[in-house]
Amino acid sequence: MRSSYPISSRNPGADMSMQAAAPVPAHSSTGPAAARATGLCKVYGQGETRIVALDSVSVEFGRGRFTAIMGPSGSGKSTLMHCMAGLDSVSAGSAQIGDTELSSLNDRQLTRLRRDSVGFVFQAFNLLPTLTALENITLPMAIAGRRPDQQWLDTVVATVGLSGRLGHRPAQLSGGQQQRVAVARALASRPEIIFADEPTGNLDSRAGSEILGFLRDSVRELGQTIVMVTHDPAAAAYADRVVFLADGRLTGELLAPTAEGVLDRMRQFDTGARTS
Ligand SMILES: Nc1ncnc2c1ncn2[C@@H]1O[C@H](COP(=O)(O)OP(=O)(O)OP(=O)(O)O)[C@@H](O)[C@H]1O
Repeated sequence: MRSSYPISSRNPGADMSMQAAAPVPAHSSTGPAAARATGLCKVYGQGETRIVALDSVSVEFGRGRFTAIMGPSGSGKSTLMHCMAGLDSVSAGSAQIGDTELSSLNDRQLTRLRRDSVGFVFQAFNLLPTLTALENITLPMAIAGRRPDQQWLDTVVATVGLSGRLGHRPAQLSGGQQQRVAVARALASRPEIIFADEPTGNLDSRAGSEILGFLRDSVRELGQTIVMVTHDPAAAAYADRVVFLADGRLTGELLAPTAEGVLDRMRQFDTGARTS
């Protein structure tokens, strides 16, 4: 497990006594929710191949907050993200973005909601190779027939440090720069929420910490809401809050996390799993 991101300057308010405190109920985020799961269940397959990937998960993702989702492999992190982002259907319970119940939408409405209200950053950068950085950033808005807000675009491009490279094609950019383009693309339309799935998984630790810093800055300085799935305690420490999943269930959360606090909590789960 990689955990090489510098952590000293992050979450200066985090205090280890808080890390050791009993877990706060995982639906306790402050402020209005940008997205909410209530009793969310997701079952794959049937009969002998039936797998309960999510077992009655209830969690809120606070507006203007950076939330990390952590848990062992197979615990349901990606499934939760996909259900919340309208990329996968739910078996029972509810998934909402803002006040919109995703299961009430037909395919066209879901596509529009994803286009207008959700931003995505994946491990693979998913840029179009023939387009410049700027064209990649503005492509979703061009497809939606929306004109980018130039002032906002300038702010986003400056925030992710791409100002000198907008005319470059992906092949002319480093991995870290390509992921910055993907982050800028997600931020450009000011979505209600950005879902990031292992956004630093393909990057070395320096480029990874840059991307995590940009994600954190976009929350603190631009008011963006971000939910990030990660395996890495050091990456999770950039978030305001970490929620933990195990076996498809929510098992707790940490506020103002540090890498050490997250690692401790993960070790507790490992020990619990071995002794139960
Ligand atoms: N399309 C699918 N069909 C059948 N089972 C699935 C499908 N997608 C996920 N699962 C199962 O659901 C469970 C949760 O998977 P999920 O990918 O959400 O876990 P994860 O925590 O994101 O894992 P990882 O950290 O390894 O990416 C696993 O047991 C997985 O095998």
